[in-house]
Amino acid sequence: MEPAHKGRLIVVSNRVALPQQTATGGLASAMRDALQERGGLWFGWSGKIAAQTAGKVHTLRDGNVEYATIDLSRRDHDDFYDGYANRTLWPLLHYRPDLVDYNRRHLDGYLRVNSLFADRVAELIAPDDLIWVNDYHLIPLAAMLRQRGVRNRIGFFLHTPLPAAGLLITLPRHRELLETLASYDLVGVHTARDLRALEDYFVNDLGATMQRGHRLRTSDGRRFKAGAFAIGIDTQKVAHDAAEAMNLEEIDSLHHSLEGRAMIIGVDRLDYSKGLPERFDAYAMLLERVPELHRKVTFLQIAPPSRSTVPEYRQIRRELERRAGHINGMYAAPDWVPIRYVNNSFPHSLLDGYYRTARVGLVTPLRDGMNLVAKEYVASQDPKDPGVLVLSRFAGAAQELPQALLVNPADPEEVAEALEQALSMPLIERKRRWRAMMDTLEKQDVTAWRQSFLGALME
Ligand SMILES: O=P(O)(O)OC[C@H]1O[C@H](O[C@H]2O[C@H](CO)[C@@H](O)[C@H](O)[C@H]2O)[C@H](O)[C@@H](O)[C@@H]1O
Ligand SMILES: O=c1ccn([C@@H]2O[C@H](COP(=O)(O)OP(=O)(O)O)[C@@H](O)[C@H]2O)c(=O)[nH]1
Repeated sequence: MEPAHKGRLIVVSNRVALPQQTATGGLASAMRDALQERGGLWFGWSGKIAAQTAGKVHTLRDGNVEYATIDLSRRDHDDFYDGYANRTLWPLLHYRPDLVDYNRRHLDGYLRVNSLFADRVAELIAPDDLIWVNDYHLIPLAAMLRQRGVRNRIGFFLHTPLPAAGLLITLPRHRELLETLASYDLVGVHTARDLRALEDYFVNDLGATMQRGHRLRTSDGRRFKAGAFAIGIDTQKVAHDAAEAMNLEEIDSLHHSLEGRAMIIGVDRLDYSKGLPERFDAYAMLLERVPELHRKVTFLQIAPPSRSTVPEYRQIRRELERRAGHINGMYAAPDWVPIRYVNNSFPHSLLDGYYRTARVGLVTPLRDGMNLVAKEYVASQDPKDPGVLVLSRFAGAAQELPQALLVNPADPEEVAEALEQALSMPLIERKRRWRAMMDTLEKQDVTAWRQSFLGALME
C-alpha cells in the first residue's frame, strides 16, 4: 500500500503524454493513468526540436497533473535520443548486440542532456517531494541530482528488459553508467528475471554485496533497494471503454468490413523488438498450411512509425511493406485481403473497440519489458464471448499471463499452430482462460503498480 505523503510526486521521463495526445508507447500510457489518479508534476521532453535544449520550461496544468517540458536542440536529440538511448542502449537492453552502435559523441550527448535535465528538475524540487525517474534515457539522473545537493527520495524504474550480466558488460564503459543506479533509493524492474540480472551484475561485476530484502551495498558504501514491480493497465477503464466503443461508427464499419471473418489483431510501435517480420511469416505459414482459412480470416496489423530517424527503424518499415505486399500478392482474392497493414496510430477509445472485435490478439515481441497491448487486449474482451491471446514467452507480460497461448516468436510453425488453435478454441476454454487472466489484471492494475513502487520508495 502507498503510505500518505505530504510532498508532491515528481515524475521524470523522456516521453511525456501531454493532454489530448495519443500516447503510442506504454510508458506514456501507464504514467498518464498512474498520475491522473494521484496527481503530481510530470517533467520531460516536449517532443519538439528547438534552437536550444531546455531554453524554456513549458508548463501546463490539466486537473491535478502539472506538466513541465523542455525542447531539445537538433544535436542533443540526435546524440541523446536517437543516438545513445535508441542506437546503443535500446538494442543492448533488447538482446540485440548486433545492432548496438556505440560512439563517444552519442555518450557525451546523453550525459549532456541528463545534466540539463538535472539542472531543470533540481530547480523544481521542494524538500518533501518524491522523485520518480523513468527509463534508460535517464539512468545517471539521480547521481547528477545528488551532485546538485538533492537529498530527497529518488526512485528509478526501468521499463525495458534487463539482459543478463554477460551481455551488459559488452557495453563500453558499462561500469561508469550502471553504477550510478546506486544513487537511487529504489531501482524497479518489471520481472523477477530482470531483478536477478540486476543483482547478479551488481554483485559479480561491480563487487556489491547483497543484504536482506533485495538491498544492495556497493563497494564504496552506497546502499539501495531493488525490486520487481510489474506495470499494469487501468483494467476497469479499458473494459468499460471497450464495451462503449462498440457503439462507435468506426467499430461498426470495421465489423461490417469483416463480413463475418475472424479477425487477428496486432498493435505495436514499428520496432524491431516487436518481432513483426517473424509474425508476418507465421501468418503466411498458417495460410499455406490451412487453406480452409482462406477468406475466413483477416489479420489487422496496426503499426505506427516510431523513432523514424534511426536507420534500423526505417529499414524495418521497408521490410514489413515488402512482406505484407508479398503475402497479399500470394493469397489475396478480389474479395479478400489477408493482411490489413496500417501505419497510423489510434486513440485508446478506438483501439479498445478494435481489440474487442478481434477473435485473436497476436503479441509476439522477440523481447519486451512488459507489453501493455497484451493486457489491453485481454481487458477489452466481451466476457460472454472472449477472444484468445497468443503471447510471446519473451514479453514481461507472459510471467503474469500463463493462460495465454505462449509461443516462441522466432518459431513461425509454433506461432502458426497457436493461431490455428486460437481460431478454433471452444467457447468454454476461451472463457476459462480469459477469466483467469482478467482476475490477474484486475488485481495487478496500474494503481497497484504505482502504489507498490511508491510504497517501497517511501519505506
Ligand atoms: O518514447 P518512444 O521512443 O516513442 O518509445 C515508446 C516507449 O517505448 C518503451 O516502452 C516500454 O514501456 C512499457 C511500459 O512499461 C512496456 O510495456 C514496454 O515493454 C516497453 O517497451 C520505452 O521503454 C519507453 O521509454 C518509451 O517511451
Ligand atoms: O495506435 C496506437 C498504438 C499503440 N498505442 C498504445 O501504446 C502502448 C504500447 O505499449 P506497449 O507496452 O505495448 O509497448 P511499447 O510501445 O511501450 O514498447 C499501449 O498502451 C497502446 O495502447 C496507442 O495508444 N495507439
